[in-house]
Amino acid sequence: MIEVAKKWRTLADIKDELAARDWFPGTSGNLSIRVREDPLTFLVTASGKDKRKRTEEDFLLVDQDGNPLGNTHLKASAEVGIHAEIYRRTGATCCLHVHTLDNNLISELYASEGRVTFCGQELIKAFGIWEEDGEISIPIIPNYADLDLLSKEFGSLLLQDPLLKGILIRNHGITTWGATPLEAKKYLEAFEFLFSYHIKLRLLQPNLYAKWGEDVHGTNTISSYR
Ligand SMILES: CSCCC(=O)C(=O)COP(=O)(O)O
Ligand SMILES: [Zn+2]
Repeated sequence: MIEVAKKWRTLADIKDELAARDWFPGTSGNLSIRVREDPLTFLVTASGKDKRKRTEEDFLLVDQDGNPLGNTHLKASAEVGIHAEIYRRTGATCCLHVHTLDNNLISELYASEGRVTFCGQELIKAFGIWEEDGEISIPIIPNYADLDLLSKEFGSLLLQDPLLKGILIRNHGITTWGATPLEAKKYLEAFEFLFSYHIKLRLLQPNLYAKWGEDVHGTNTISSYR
């Protein structure tokens, strides 16, 4: 039980940090932390709650199918299937999902390309990419109303590329994950920085992006203006 309590505190502390950035508008967002490998069990945010508050009912323990373990009136996040899919397909121990203006805008701006790729930013090193012109790419998937379909889409993308660091859901939000809670948070913060930087640059220098999706070098990789 001590292990679960420790994981609970770790996740609650991360939730407080993300809440301090106001990244949980309108009860949106969900977080989880793996408790057991086999059988898979994890703590996940309870559905529909204000994630800016810290209460005794913030999380519940669920099994590999997202079903609550033990006697609880709480309902697991509507997106618990996405978290389960990520744990099944990766070695992640923590998954974070937030809806921000920046991640919604970037997902809409580049939805037709199905992904957005960044290069020329120092923060790309947060993903462990240190090459001179290193790039980080994130897929953008449709915001299916059918949450099983949405989870399956995560699963098939992870099957194709198990090294993915996050997935954008169009006009919905981002989900990132990591081998540790700190890594998941690092990836989330780095992606949100890249989204915010790019959106502001486009607003400040609209001529820089005459053709959507093309940067100054005519590629469809977004690079900071050199
Ligand atoms: C009001 S946001 C709609 C649901 C959603 O996208 C989300 O991230 C929060 O859902 P949950 O069931 O985890 O509260
Ligand atoms: Zn969501």
